[in-house]
Amino acid sequence: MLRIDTLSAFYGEAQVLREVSLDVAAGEVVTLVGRNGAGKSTLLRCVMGLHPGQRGTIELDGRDISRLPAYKRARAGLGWVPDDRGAYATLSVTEHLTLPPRVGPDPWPLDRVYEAFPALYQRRDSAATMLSGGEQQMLALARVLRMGARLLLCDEPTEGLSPLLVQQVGDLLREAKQHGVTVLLVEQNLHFATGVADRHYLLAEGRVVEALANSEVRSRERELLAYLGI
Ligand SMILES: Nc1ncnc2c1ncn2[C@@H]1O[C@H](COP(=O)(O)OP(=O)(O)OP(=O)(O)O)[C@@H](O)[C@H]1O
Repeated sequence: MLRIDTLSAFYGEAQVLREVSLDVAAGEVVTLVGRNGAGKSTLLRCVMGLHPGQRGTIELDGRDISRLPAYKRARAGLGWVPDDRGAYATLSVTEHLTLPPRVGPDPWPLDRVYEAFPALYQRRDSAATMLSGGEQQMLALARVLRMGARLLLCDEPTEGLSPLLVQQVGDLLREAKQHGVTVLLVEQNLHFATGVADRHYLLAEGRVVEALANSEVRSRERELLAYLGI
């Protein structure tokens, strides 16, 4: 579904991605792991069209989207779940979930979203920025599912969440996968990553250095944790 071919990215003169090639099949959940500064967030931003300095090809279902602005990529079915959660102070939870446009053939009905996120239902009339960090993370995920995004790009969705909320985010991603949603996520929590993902790419200094199956991450967990400095 997503094919990235020899993607390079730059901040000014500095090259932070070096000819990255990878692909994600429809319905897969794939993580990007790597040390701080390896280029994981930049890679996600390139896929969404949020990073101006890039070279290479990004294809969605065989169509080259690498020259499209972000809003057109969103309409093509990409769902951006930013690490700053991106909530608007002036909008309530329900408004966040009802105003965004529909971009895919199977947007989640509001009822299904509230069933999956009871905490959001309870806070449905609150301003979104009054929610806890974990609730805002859930709202960011819920919003792209409501829009019917087919490929979710999630930047560290578990960062700073309590263990209970981490579990809920995991349940949600598994449920999204069951509904055919594809996910590419940056994730430092290897335990969480192996619980939700099918496979993983290890990035180092802007390159993909290994493609890892779940079983490999589990059997090499200690070595990988030491490498990642966690
Ligand atoms: N706005 C920026 N201006 C200049 N350099 C940047 C900027 N943002 C990131 N970088 C650099 O780009 C490289 C890749 O950063 P990126 O945030 O993609 O890494 P990451 O793997 O997501 O790390 P982290 O887990 O710490 O977020 C790093 O060397 C970083 O210092």
